[in-house]
Amino acid sequence: MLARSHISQGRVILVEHPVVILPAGVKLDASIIVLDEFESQDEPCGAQFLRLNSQVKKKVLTLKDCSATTNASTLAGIFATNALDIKLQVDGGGLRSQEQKYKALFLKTSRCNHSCGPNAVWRFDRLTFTLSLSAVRDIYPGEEITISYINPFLPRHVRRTQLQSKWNFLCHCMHCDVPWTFPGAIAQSDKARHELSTFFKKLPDWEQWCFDEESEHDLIEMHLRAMRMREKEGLEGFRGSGTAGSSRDVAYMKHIDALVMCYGAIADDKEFRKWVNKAREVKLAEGLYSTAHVNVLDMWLREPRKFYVWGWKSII
Ligand SMILES: C[S@@+](CC[C@H](N)C(=O)[O-])C[C@H]1O[C@@H](n2cnc3c(N)ncnc32)[C@H](O)[C@@H]1O
Repeated sequence: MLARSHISQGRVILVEHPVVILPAGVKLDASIIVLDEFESQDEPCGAQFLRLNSQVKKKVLTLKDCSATTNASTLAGIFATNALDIKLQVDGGGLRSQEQKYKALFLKTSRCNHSCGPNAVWRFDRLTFTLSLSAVRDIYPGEEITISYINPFLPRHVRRTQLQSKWNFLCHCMHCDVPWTFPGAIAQSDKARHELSTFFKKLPDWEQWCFDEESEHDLIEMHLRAMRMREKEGLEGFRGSGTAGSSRDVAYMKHIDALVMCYGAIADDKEFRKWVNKAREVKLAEGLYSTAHVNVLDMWLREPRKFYVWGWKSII
């Protein structure tokens, strides 16, 4: 999938409904060959497939089957290659509803290739039953739109093994094919990704940083360094894909919020406004806001001194 025009960071690229949904774990019969005159009533994906209108059926049949050795794709292969993991709230009997895992097939997002530094993420919203694909950084005309099929914070060799075994390809994205002229590049990238994935577990307490004069931690530098590492690894805006509200990598937003707090605490007007603006931009783009929330951010931009920890650290 290629961008035809400039897509700015945070913009929704497309919105679509699933065409087939199956409970996770349902095994499809791999022997069902995809034919235009497809017939099978007794198999779950087949049954749903038969109910699709002919235009949609044709489109499903053009999707990639990464297990096909000849031209004979199977419906099971198409589903395994393209279906995405979503969660739905289902009636668990009585008054309770419970969350269950499903696999859903989407016609357009299925066209996205993988990158270990993707420029897009998808979210599935179960209230509107829609998937939205949005840009995590600016995407330029002609550039490929990519998502991550796996957890990009894993080391390169694990990522490549997972991609090879499930999708049958060796990843040659720019983050896997790092220049061999620089011998430590892979180890450095693996280390950076690991550090990013464990960053918040090892982070010193904000209050300690703010009130302890002896604290040797430079919290601001730690967050800025993490943001630089994210950028270098192509993960600057990455926040995970999946069902909205779950499986979200909130670290990116947490770094921004922390920088707002820190610059506010040291009463650095310029940097404070810069990071409040960034928070506003990201929250608006992601729909992570209420009008009241944005009004508060706007108030801080107008009057930084009204920020609730303004100057706390500089007072000590
Ligand atoms: C969900 S499909 C993606 C769309 C597919 N390229 C198409 O033409 O419809 C997944 C398959 O695309 C190919 N693919 C995805 N990402 C790739 C990458 N980074 N490098 C090489 N092949 C990739 C692999 O064959 C994989 O099994």
